[in-house]
Amino acid sequence: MARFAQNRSLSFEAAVAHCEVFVLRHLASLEMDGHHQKQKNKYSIIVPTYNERLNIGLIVYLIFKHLGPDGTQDVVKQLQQVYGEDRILLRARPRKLGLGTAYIHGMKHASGNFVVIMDADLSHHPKYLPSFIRKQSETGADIVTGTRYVKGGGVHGWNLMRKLTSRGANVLAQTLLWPGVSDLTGSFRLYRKSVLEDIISCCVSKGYVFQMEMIVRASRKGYHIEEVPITFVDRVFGSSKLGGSEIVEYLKGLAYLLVTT
Ligand SMILES: Nc1nc2c(ncn2[C@@H]2O[C@H](COP(=O)(O)OP(=O)(O)O[C@H]3O[C@H](CO)[C@@H](O)[C@H](O)[C@@H]3O)[C@@H](O)[C@H]2O)c(=O)[nH]1
Ligand SMILES: [Mg+2]
Repeated sequence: MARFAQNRSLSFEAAVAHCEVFVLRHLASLEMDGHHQKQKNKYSIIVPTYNERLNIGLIVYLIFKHLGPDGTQDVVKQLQQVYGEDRILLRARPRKLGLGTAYIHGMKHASGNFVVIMDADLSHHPKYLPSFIRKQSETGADIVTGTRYVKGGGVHGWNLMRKLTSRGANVLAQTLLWPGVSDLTGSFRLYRKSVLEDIISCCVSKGYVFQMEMIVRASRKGYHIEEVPITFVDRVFGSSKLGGSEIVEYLKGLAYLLVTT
């Protein structure tokens, strides 16, 4: 029996590849008798395995998914062992505090003179990184933004509602604000660090509307913006964190920009 949760120095595969059973441990707080008396319980989940190579990653992922935090920080810590703590920095925050503020937090710890922002769920494929860098060095741009809405770009995997929401959000902002950029809500972008710092300091939004506010403010400030086509592929694992409240925030942000820029 291998105790994966106890042996964090081993990679996941090394820890479970030869075992017949592995045990995941999960700690949870339990409210007792309605007196707000908290007791830490420990749950052991026994998963028998024999030739389950293709299912093993998914079952661990799904168990953690349904039992609370999914252990992203622990995985990053393991990756630091492989790639080096000087190349992978983990700057954790106590809870979900919004996408916009996550960018600000990350930017404070970025040491490069250029900063790329991209999603973690493989919707933004790293294969496009060289085209962002090439475009910047060819044009001297301050921002290179990935765009789904020109020839060569696109979206895969979204349902009709999500496609309409994204298109609608873009068309609305284009019509009202005329920023001269084809994809206002996409977030796969390369920024000159000093420019990112400048526009972030002017931005007021906290959630997904941040992408639109950033590029509109950058355009208004006269920064040189270039585009590269990208294809956004919807995530395979997990679900989007974009909820209905983000759409309301987007509309509020749009109205605010209309009045203030
Ligand atoms: N730290 C932190 N990260 C967050 C938060 N909310 C989301 N993220 C991370 O931000 C990335 C994008 O979140 P998703 O929930 O996958 O977004 P999406 O629905 O796929 O939306 C994508 O497309 C939109 C354009 O149509 C973009 O506006 C959006 O930024 C994103 O790229 C993921 O890596 C997700 O883990 C947060 O509050 N805090
Ligand atoms: Mg996503």
